Amino acid sequence: MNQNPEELQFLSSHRSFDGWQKRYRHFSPSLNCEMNFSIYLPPATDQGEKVPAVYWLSGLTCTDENFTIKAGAQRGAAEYGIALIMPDTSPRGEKVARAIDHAYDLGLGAGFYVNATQEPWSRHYRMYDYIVDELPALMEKHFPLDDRRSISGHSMGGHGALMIALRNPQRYRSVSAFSPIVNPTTSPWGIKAFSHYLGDDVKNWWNYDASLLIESARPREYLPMLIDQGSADEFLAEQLKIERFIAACNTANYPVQINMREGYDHSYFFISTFIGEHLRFHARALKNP
Ligand SMILES: N[C@@H](CCC(=O)N[C@@H](CS)C(=O)NCC(=O)O)C(=O)O
Repeated sequence: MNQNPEELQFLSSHRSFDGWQKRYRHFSPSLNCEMNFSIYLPPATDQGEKVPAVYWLSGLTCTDENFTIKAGAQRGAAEYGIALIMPDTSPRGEKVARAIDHAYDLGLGAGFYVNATQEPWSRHYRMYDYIVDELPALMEKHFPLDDRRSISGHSMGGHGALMIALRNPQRYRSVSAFSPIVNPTTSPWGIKAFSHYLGDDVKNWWNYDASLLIESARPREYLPMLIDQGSADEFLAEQLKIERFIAACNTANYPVQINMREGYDHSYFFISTFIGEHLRFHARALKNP
């Protein structure tokens, strides 16, 4: 295993909408294992131009490839001149703890973008540090990117994007989400993951819950925020609970655009339908001087 955190191992490259869809592997000190990531570089970078980036956080069961292959986001990224960065959703490898029953909602593919404090998870599951600090530094060192960043995601990753942006508003220009688990401290997926990763004291969960974080957001740090939620999403009532976020935003007076999309479910068919609108929304914030 290559343990030099400065080095990228090239895996693949494909021409796409006159830009490049690429995949790399690297050693992550935050996660203490090797990680794959995908990146789309728009055609503007062929002329040596530095571009802004949208970070995409995927949901349960995903790797860096689901969004890359299924969302059709490259068209919009090429048009607006923005890079897309797709990390994996958890640490991986033989030494990384996994759910004993191979559950899809804990362990591999289910990092929830938190820094685990409980054994055995705390040895590798530090996705919060990886996404907030390590990955942007690595991307901006190796690729023609400046420090204009936005963040988006789906489901577990939609919540990750909201939570990370609310905790680090100075690091992002805008945030968006598809079908986010907006209040993980009250959803079965969130309760399961947080009790394993963060322990039983729920006070230690609050800093990872977007519906709670929004209450303490400072008006001068408000970010442009966009959410799309399908009305036919099979996880809406039990896990996602968008109504809680609407109520929290109203209480906090945080301006957010939430689109309820009639008849759309939780799948990438939903994401691919509206990803162009999300990229246009981010492009506006990223290109604003
Ligand atoms: N597999 C789970 C649901 C997992 C799921 O829907 N994952 C979403 C994110 S939360 C996803 O993006 N799956 C991968 C894909 O559609 O490519 C189940 O059967 O209940």
